[in-house]
Amino acid sequence: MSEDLKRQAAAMALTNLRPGMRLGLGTGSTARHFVDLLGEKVAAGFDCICVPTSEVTARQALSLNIPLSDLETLDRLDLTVDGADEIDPDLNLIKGAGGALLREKIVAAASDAMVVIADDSKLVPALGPRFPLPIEVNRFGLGATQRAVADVMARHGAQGPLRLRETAPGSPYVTDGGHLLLDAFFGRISQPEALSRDLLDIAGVVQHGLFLKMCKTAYVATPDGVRTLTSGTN
Ligand SMILES: O=C(CO)[C@H](O)[C@H](O)COP(=O)(O)O
Repeated sequence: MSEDLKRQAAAMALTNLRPGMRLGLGTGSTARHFVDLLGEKVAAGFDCICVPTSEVTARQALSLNIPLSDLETLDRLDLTVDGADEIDPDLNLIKGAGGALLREKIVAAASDAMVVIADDSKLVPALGPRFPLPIEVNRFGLGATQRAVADVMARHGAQGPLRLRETAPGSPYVTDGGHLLLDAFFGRISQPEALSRDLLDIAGVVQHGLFLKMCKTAYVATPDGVRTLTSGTN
């Protein structure tokens, strides 16, 4: 059921595509459906050039003969299509459960528009209650960075723990950029902009998974059909 909803949201995002577009390709199980569907269009002759947000997405796109490029060759992208872990009514997002938040944010920031695709389990009244906030950090000085992040969490009234993401006990998850991820359980995040600034002020923090004012349109699949949400109108 859920895979079916994700695919419906992904299919809706195809309506944004025009020949010759420069596209950012997101990461995760919902974005994977979009890349599959784009692959079918490319096989049928659709012209586009794409920048993937992870090595996993790059491999999938290459297997489907989707033409790939990078942000050295292309100065801007027309559109990025990506998933999200939480979506608030203003279409602010938490992203990064799939570990690709840094490249996802770089690609989204280089795009004229960001469209998010998701099933309705991702809708929240305010960011924070369901998913921890992923924070990508440099390996060097991990202890100091963790203490500084814990201080910021305390100042922002975090209700849960701070954990180093691991693939197995004792084996940290390593991002495509060679960094580590901290998962910070906040509960409801009441001041996302201030939290974003406070986290980016920490020297060891590379980036975090708050995507604020970046997404203008979200296609959210429900059992009753796909809803189109637009920022500023929900
Ligand atoms: O941010 C992400 C990866 O870093 C994903 O977009 C997010 O985790 C949603 O994934 P899924 O579609 O599998 O629920």
